[in-house]
Amino acid sequence: MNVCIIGAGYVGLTTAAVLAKLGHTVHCVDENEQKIAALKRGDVPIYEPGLAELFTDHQSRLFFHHKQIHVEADVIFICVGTPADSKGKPDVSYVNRAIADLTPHINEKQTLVIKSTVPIGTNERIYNHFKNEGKHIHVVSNPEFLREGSAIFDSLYPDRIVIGLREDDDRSLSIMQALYAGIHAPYIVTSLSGAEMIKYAANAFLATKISFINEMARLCEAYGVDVVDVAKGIGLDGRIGPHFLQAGIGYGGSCFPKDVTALQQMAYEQNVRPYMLEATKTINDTQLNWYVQKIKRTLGHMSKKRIAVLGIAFKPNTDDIRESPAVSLIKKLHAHGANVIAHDPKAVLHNVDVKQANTLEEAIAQADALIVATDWDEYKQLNWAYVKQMMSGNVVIDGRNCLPREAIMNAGLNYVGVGRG
Ligand SMILES: NC(=O)c1ccc[n+]([C@@H]2O[C@H](COP(=O)([O-])OP(=O)(O)OC[C@H]3O[C@@H](n4cnc5c(N)ncnc54)[C@H](O)[C@@H]3O)[C@@H](O)[C@H]2O)c1
Ligand SMILES: O=c1ccn([C@@H]2O[C@H](COP(=O)(O)OP(=O)(O)O[C@H]3O[C@H](CO)[C@@H](O)[C@H](O)[C@H]3O)[C@@H](O)[C@H]2O)c(=O)[nH]1
Repeated sequence: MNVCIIGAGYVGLTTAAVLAKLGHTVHCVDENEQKIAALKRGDVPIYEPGLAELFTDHQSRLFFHHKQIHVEADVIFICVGTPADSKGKPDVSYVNRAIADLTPHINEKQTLVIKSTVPIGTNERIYNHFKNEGKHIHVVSNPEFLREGSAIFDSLYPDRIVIGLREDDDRSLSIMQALYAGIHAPYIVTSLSGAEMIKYAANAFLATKISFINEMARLCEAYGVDVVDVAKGIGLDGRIGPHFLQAGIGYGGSCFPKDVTALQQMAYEQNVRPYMLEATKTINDTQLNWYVQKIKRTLGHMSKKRIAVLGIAFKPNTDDIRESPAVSLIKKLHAHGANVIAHDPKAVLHNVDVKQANTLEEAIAQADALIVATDWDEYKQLNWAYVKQMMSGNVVIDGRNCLPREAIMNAGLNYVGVGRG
């Protein structure tokens, strides 16, 4: 099939690479001229494992365009951003602009797929917009569930494919199934709004699991219990499951914070009090301060102390720093007078007056304390005896409960986790 993807961000580029791998011809359009120029040169503007390789392998089927082109696409995807506005509501202006640009050109043979995470009712509104323009456009809501850092794997092996359709649409499901032929996953077919709600509910539930375990971490700390044992102990219950029970300095990224708040706002608009979402957000908003208090208690004062913060990205295997708890931690430690030196294998610190080390050794050397803020594998695999030699102090603070506690203690270092007594 011939596919046009509008918005060459994480979702757009991953979708493009995967559809090209499946044998489709893909035209990616973005309004960011520099991004398109980079893509045309063969540079991938984001770090996502496996993405560059897929682009190289399937370059004969991948095309990049700056201005919106209206190729004879069978399917047009909207993958533009929907960030939170100043009140926490989803800003759908990028979606609206993309739809406005498409309006004079789109024809009824084409299928329009909305992959961006959009507020409940947006797909219906888009359908009605075209109807008012005299066009009966087949609009499909096909939310995306990929995680950054494993986006290609998640797209090739998704847990499910959610397809939202209008009741009278008897054409689009088979088109979507043909498009995704080769990907084996159960299809959940629902209404346009149903698909939108599934996306928000999935993110809200996952974020709630994290806030739940972070609350348990605070309780574990108070009672001298190890939250890692608790997570294992409850996670083996099939009804609970082991995933998203890693306590830490809170969830971040471009999705959970904005989507939890967005769903909360949508609830208020309907006079529904979202008690659970409020709690999820409150726990996350206070988790970092709670942990900084613990760091302060551990280190005494922070003034002039040299603290190596390992991790800048909001999670490992990405260079994305949007809503990164690691960046917030770096800012807080800096504000407390600490002499912070940050490190990340891929992400770059912007607009913060803190030095970023080029190598791990540079970050660790002479540090009074070392804090892991992002659970990159290379931090988990550090040689702790060597770390001890390099540091001035002996405190290792594991903000993600991801480090080998025994090995660290055996190296003569003090280990401080999250909710670990
Ligand atoms: N990042 C993720 O992991 C992820 C996962 C699932 C769903 N989502 C959702 O997918 C959507 C996209 O997220 P993202 O992280 O890929 O966003 P992004 O910010 O990385 O990329 C969006 C791109 O769209 C471009 N754009 C904006 N308006 C445009 C227009 N009118 N015409 C052409 N290009 C335009 C921007 O220049 C940018 O390159 C959001 O709704 C997000 O909530 C994101
Ligand atoms: O047990 C856990 C798991 C994750 N996190 C944190 O939660 C955040 C989000 O992590 P993750 O969900 O792995 O990354 P995202 O790329 O933000 O993916 C989420 O958001 C996407 C955008 O909507 C969805 O598509 C994905 O399904 C959903 O997992 C990160 O800060 C993680 O450090 C924890 O603190 N504890």
